Amino acid sequence: MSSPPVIASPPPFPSSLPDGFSIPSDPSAGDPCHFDASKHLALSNPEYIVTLDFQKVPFSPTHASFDPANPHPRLAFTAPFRVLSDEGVAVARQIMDRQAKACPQIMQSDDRTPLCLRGLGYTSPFIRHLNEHTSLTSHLSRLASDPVCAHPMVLNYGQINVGAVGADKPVDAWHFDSVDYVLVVMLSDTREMQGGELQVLMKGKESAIGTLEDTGGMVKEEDLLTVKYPGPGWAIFMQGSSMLHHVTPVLTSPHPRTSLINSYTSRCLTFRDRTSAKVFLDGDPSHVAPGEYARYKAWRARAWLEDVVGGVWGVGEGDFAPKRGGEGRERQPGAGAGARASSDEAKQLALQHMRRAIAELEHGVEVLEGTREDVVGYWDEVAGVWKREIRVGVGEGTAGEGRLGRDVVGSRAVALGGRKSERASNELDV
Ligand SMILES: O=C(O)CCC(=O)C(=O)O
Ligand SMILES: [Fe+2]
Repeated sequence: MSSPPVIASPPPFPSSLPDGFSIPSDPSAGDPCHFDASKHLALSNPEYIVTLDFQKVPFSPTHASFDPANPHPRLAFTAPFRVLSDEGVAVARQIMDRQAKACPQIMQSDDRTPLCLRGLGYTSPFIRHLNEHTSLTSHLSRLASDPVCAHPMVLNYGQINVGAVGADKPVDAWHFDSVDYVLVVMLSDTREMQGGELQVLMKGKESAIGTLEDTGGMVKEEDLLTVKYPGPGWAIFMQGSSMLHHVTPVLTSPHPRTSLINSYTSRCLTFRDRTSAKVFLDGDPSHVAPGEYARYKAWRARAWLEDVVGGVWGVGEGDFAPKRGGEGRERQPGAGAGARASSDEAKQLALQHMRRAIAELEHGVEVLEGTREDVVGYWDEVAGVWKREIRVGVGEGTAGEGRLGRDVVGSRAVALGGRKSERASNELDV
């Protein structure tokens, strides 16, 4: 008897905001308007997607579906597609400018990413609702053939990367993301920009780091894919946890390069956990990151237990089968259907779910206690080496004070630069 996949419902938004993060009370510092999908989204389909084995496949929404019998996250990245309307871009840019002034504590910097804003999910309802809106998450789920939701670690909602013009450093060095998927929405016009290119290394996860090391970072053109955004509001969706990628320095441009990066996670818990927490624990405010990670792991564990509470005895949707799941919960058609399980099979299924819940929590506890290492690192493009630690520093426009309870620059554990990259080795394979 095969067990049906467990699909978690999106978690509710936290019931309170962490200290230091608030929605600005001064209307001129807060969101200029409410998020309105009909005005601010302009969703289109990408022409093609590239699969994890680097096959270009024309995208057809009618073929895109999640197969519960054979769940497999096959997306590497999509061709560019439209996400934000012109009005949506204008509002997002206004929020970025206002919050950089009103909430300087959300600006972060490290030696991998010179400047980014993190925490807009807490301080901007517009950014929060954009990240969570079901028309966007359904669209992204179709692109990935994987049911996704905004990543429960809210600091990852709507990170904004700022690439200064003429900087000799990459906007973001070669790395894997620490969350399953990212939606990168371009907020600036890159058509007159030289540099500032998002490049993907077309190599499997295992050989990608070796390729950087062997070539000293001078990767052959034929191994690279460079993303060309037709204009502001265009985006790509990528499984950044599986694809090595970077953003080249902005050489010339009439304005800095700004990109909005929303993080998403799979709701299908049959897949291994692709979130790597250490980098957030090191880089994000120390009074927020552990709680966010605990919330994420509790959400996963709860979904396994919810299935048990709903009645996971392996019977079909027959006479005695309880209605499983609550609101927003998806019962996959056919999942668990069929012949009644023997009593031993039913017991094994219940045990499997209970063990998975325990494993999720144990894994989370070990990461939080520091007995499990789940950081792989990033490529230091200046030194030409793969580094396992991010050295933090004070970025442009950041004074280093008032940083939400973080201590001093220089200690790894009290980083200023929250990151969502690195490679996860925290695998929980089924
Ligand atoms: O800014 C971009 O285009 C992508 C940046 C990125 O890869 C990241 O923030 O993880
Ligand atoms: Fe990334």
